[in-house]
Order: sequence, then structure tokens, then C-alpha cells
Amino acid sequence: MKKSSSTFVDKNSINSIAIGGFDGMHIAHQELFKNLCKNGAIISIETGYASLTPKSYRQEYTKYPIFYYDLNDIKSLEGFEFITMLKNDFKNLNKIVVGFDFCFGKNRAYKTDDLKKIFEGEVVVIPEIKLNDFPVHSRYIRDFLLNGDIEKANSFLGKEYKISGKHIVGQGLGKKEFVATINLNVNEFLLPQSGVYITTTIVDNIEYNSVSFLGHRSSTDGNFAVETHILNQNNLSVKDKNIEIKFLKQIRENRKFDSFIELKNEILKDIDIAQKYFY
Ligand SMILES: Cc1cc2nc3c(=O)[nH]c(=O)nc-3n(C[C@H](O)[C@H](O)[C@H](O)COP(=O)(O)O)c2cc1C
Ligand SMILES: Nc1ncnc2c1ncn2[C@@H]1O[C@H](COP(=O)(O)OP(=O)(O)O)[C@@H](O)[C@H]1O
Repeated sequence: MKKSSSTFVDKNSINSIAIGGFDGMHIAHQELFKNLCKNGAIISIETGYASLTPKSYRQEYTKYPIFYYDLNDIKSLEGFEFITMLKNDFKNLNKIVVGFDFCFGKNRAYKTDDLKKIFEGEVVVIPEIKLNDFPVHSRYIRDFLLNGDIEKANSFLGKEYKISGKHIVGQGLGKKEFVATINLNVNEFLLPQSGVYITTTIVDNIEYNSVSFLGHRSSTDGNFAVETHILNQNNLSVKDKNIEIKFLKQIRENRKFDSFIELKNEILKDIDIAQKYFY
């Protein structure tokens, strides 16, 4: 997690802003940011529903400082009131960058044409960005993840989908019966479809090749778990650490096995698939 750099920025130095929700900080969002000037900034309107890049993780994906506005505080403003607020907050603002579908103000009644009329400065409207003829939006990326289609989600994100969580103690069964896993408590982030994934696990800023499991452990205690097995590593100290998992590819969906031996055999096959992917 990178601290929002807006904390250290003088708002009066900002001359251009991009406005939106920006959950995902995906390739279309990055196109907007390319149109910012050197002293640009990002205005992120918080709905409370961001799940691809929750608020405290967003700064990692841009060099521009992010300033957050709570939707509840601004949603009853008329169009000119919203622009007046921004002009008051950023005294030297002369350029606004938004996407083709940007709406603002009370009842989302104001569109890009209204923005051009109300704001006395440059307004850049980015036409809809698509990838292979498919529009890029965070809602589609969420759908890809929920279907386990990691590669498609990653191509729309322009990076590997990453979640973050705190190490928690597991059942203590893995090391004894199967393979050692790090169990994580993940909040805020959308979890991809239940199943087994080729992943990269980050501990203390070091990336390890890994295979991860998400879902109800229907073959053991039935509880929901996010677990990662680091390949070729036995003695990594992770106690109470914050751990990140980057998703690369789904291996299979979650399954219920009738015996520990069947589950163990399948886990060993998963590990073999992951080993081959990396080498
Ligand atoms: C690569 C891998 C694949 C797994 N696949 C499944 C699965 O298909 N079904 C299941 O119930 N549990 C699966 N698990 C979870 C195991 O049941 C779990 O690791 C075991 O219960 C040990 O849990 P513990 O780490 O809390 O001790 C998988 C774990 C790993 C590492
Ligand atoms: N595919 C796209 N092409 C162009 N602009 C986009 C696209 N997706 C989002 N934007 C713009 O980016 C800003 C943030 O939009 P937001 O609604 O948070 O993204 P999303 O549609 O992915 O949820 C808005 O100004 C929006 O118009």
C-alpha cells in the first residue's frame, strides 16, 4: 500500500485534473491520465464500492496525486456548484480530463457537453477505449474475475490483478497432510472465482512463484479460505505479515474430494502445472 501522495501536494500547484471513480486504474483510466499536464492530479469520487483497487491501494498505480471526494458529500450539487467547488479547491485549474460517459452533479444529470459549457478552461473528453473491440470498464473486469478469466482481466487492467491480506493461522493441516500454505484474511478486494490459480506471492517486497487456492475447503473443514503455497520454499517467515497475491492464470475450479489422498494428488498436479508455467 502506497500512501496517497496528495497528502504532500499543494493544491494550488495543480493545473489539470482527471475525474472519475477509477476502481481498477485500468488501461482506459490510464489513457485519461496521459492527458494530464505535469502538475496534474486525479479526482477520485468514492462510492464505497471500489473492489479492484480499494481507496488505500490506488496511488500505487499512478504518479499523479489522488484527491478523494465522497460521493455522498457532492451528489446533491448542481453542475455549476460542482465545478465551483473544484475551482475553489484547485485555484489554478485550467484543464479537466474525463471520459465519454462522464456524468456529474445532482441525479447525474450533467454530461460532458455541460462540463464544456460550465468550465471556463480546456475540457478533454476521451472517446471510449476498447480492447479487441470490447469496451474497457471496471464492471467487465469484475465479471472476468468472477468467471476466473484472469488473463482477460489482466489485459484490461494493463497489469496483474493483485489482492492484499494479512497472514492468519490456518487449520495446521496443510503442512501435515498436503503442502504448507500461507492463509490470508482478505477484506475490501473482490476475490476471483473459487479455484486454484498460478500466482505470484509478495512477502516483504520479494516476489515468489506460487499456487493459490480460494474458496470453501469442502474437502476438509468447509471453511472459506484464501491460501497460497510458495513453490520451492519451505521456511518463509510470514507471521502477522501483510501479503500480496498477483493472479496469473486459473488452473481449475474448486472441487470436493472424498479422501485426503485424492486431494493431495490433485494439489501435487496443480503444483506441477505451476512449476511448468514458471520454468
Ligand atoms: C494448490 C491447492 C489446491 C487446493 N484445492 C482444493 C480443492 O480443490 N478443494 C478443497 O476443498 N481444498 C483445496 N485446497 C485447500 C486444502 O484443503 C487446504 O490447503 C487444507 O485444508 C489445509 O488447510 P490449512 O492451510 O488451513 O491447514 C487446496 C490447496 C492448495 C494449496
Ligand atoms: N473505456 C473508457 N473509455 C474512455 N473513458 C473511460 C472509459 N472507462 C472509463 N472512462 C472514464 O474514466 C473516468 C473514470 O470512470 P469510471 O466510471 O470510474 O470507470 P469505469 O467505467 O471503468 O467504472 C471517467 O471520466 C470515465 O468517463
